[in-house]
Amino acid sequence: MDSTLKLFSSAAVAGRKPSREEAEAAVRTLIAWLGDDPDREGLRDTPRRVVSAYEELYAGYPQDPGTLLARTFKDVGGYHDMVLVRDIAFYSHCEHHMLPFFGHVHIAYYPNDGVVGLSKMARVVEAYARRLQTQETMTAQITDALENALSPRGVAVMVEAEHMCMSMRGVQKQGSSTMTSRFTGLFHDEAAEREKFLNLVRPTGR
Ligand SMILES: Nc1nc2c(ncn2[C@@H]2O[C@H](COP(=O)(O)OP(=O)(O)OP(=O)(O)O)[C@@H](O)[C@H]2O)c(=O)[nH]1
Ligand SMILES: [Zn+2]
Repeated sequence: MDSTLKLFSSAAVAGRKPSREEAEAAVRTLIAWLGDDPDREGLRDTPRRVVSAYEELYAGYPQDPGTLLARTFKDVGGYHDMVLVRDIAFYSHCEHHMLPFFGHVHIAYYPNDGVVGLSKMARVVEAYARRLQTQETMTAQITDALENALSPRGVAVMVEAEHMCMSMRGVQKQGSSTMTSRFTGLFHDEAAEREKFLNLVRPTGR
């Protein structure tokens, strides 16, 4: 076994998070496995850069969506109708290939007892997108986070995304989009509410 793998598996066996040095060594191993020279000038700093990039791309793990949604505002003039934030852009990585999938999330809810700051809905998307994911899991997690934190009269979440593991490699179908959606409460029970959501998300001619 090569020394990097030994380091990594000893960390895994000990049940501890591998160190930054171990993560960088793993990237070095991958570069060598590709057949390139990890010591050439252009690649010397690459393991450090990759690990730093991963820290950003996978920054969702320590984030708690419940905390993000904890603050609500009740002074909204009695507003009781649908709140919809459309076209929240996201980048995530599929847990099967660790390749990007990206697109937009649309989130709507019917307030029950107060509304949540609009940016927090986008922050919840970030918290879940910046992890290893499937689109279905992410859709369900965003819905559940809103449902649990706000106990709203209904939540609707729709995700549209392109998966690079389907376009860059494998079946190589560029431009296909995957749509997932989850509806609770009013959106689940009443077709007219779902239709209203869908019409707002995709107005005619868009
Ligand atoms: N349901 C779902 N599948 C996903 C997602 N992201 C990637 N996949 C799929 O995960 C599957 C993994 O299938 P496998 O047969 O184990 O892997 P593979 O041999 O690399 O498959 P191909 O991509 O068909 O070459 C593929 O069909 C991917 O398209 C996702 O978010 N949701
Ligand atoms: Zn994939």
